[in-house]
Amino acid sequence: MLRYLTAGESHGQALIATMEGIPAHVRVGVPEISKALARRRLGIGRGARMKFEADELSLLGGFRHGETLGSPIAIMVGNTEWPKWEQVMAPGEVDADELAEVARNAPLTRPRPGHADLAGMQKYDWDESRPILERASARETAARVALGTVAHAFLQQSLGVTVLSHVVALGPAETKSTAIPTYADLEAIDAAPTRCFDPEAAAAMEAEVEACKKAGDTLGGVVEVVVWGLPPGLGSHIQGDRRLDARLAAALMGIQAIKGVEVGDGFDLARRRGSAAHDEILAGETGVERATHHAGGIEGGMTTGEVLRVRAAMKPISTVPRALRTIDVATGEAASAHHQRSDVCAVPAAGVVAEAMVALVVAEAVLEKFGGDSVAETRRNAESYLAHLEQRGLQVHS
Ligand SMILES: Cc1cc2nc3c(=O)[nH]c(=O)nc-3n(C[C@H](O)[C@H](O)[C@H](O)COP(=O)(O)O)c2cc1C
Ligand SMILES: C=C(O[C@@H]1CC(C(=O)O)=C[C@@H](OP(=O)(O)O)[C@H]1O)C(=O)O
Repeated sequence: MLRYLTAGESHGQALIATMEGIPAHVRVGVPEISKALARRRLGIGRGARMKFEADELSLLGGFRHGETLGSPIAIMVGNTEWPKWEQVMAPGEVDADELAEVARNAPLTRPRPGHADLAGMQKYDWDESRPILERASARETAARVALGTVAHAFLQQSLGVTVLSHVVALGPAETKSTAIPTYADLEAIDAAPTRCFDPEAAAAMEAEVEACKKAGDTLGGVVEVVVWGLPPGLGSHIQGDRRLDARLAAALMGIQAIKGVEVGDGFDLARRRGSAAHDEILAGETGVERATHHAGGIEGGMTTGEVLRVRAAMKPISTVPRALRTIDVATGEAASAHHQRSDVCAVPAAGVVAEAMVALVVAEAVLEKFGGDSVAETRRNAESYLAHLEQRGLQVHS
């Protein structure tokens, strides 16, 4: 079983991530995790904070000489802006004068529609939103990306599985391409501001972000995570909570601001007849092939061995510069929601987070099917299963 947790606040000293269940001998460390953290900060529409703040990565446990040990992993992502926030976010008690100063500087009593502010203040009994927004903030996703990088390295090294995302829609601008991208296609656009592989749509996305910035507004969009190299049979049909599609949806909906998930052609399938929706099974020269790829690589809650595609829809950023109507909780009067700074759009970044969540879910499913306390053991077990499928003529060439 793979289990993990994160802790830490947006303007706190550091984020902490811990994970148990990753086998020994996964070759991964500071270079790979730092690269993933840097990718999460990039992309069109990100705010000023991404420029002046840095992630300070430390591996505190579970690694030695560039490999995992098989023991629990502990990762710290320090925040270089901490000295500026030490008083506001002091974990210990502060005296009355300090408290008054903190409150005078930031009386966050005007909750933002769309953010966790109001529901959190109601639930946890706070009279301002600072204690809520600090943990609701998507800064936390840095910790999950760190863990996802370890899971991805495990998948690559045990089964040759790779995971990448791309942006398919950003506000009203969207790609018309229905082609399933290759890893090389997505690698080629990974450093592009929109991370969209359709040049026409990418240009429309850039224009939309610029227009939105000028209008003091924000945007959401849709990302697609693509996974190549999966064997058939990860996940299971036998219980709802073991279905891989259910687990992917839960993991993706667990990302801040994600409001919808679809697998393969998803919602579009509902509008077609069965004859135009399902991927017919063909006898290929050496195993099983599919005539089409609508299912997105999952049938019956299990991987089919085809390329896996899962999409996540992100709502627009809730801190809208052209501040939305709210109430001042201190007075009960009508007010504008608080706004200091924020991203205009964080869709490409959400794609990187979505990759991490998918890698974590798939790594867990791989460990369930093949087990293994070392990468080599997982690989041997997977190879034996794949050889058996080949013997039966049921191997998949996707
Ligand atoms: C990578 C990323 C960056 C985000 N940046 C911001 C931001 O700058 N300002 C903001 O108000 N919300 C931002 N959000 C969205 C909030 O975290 C989200 O709106 C909030 O958690 C409420 O969404 P929920 O209803 O899905 O929980 C970001 C989300 C992600 C995934
Ligand atoms: C710090 C990150 O994202 C933050 C996520 C976020 C939110 O409300 O989710 C709000 C913004 O922070 P602030 O309100 O301090 O400007 C983003 O910068 C990050 O992704 O590392």
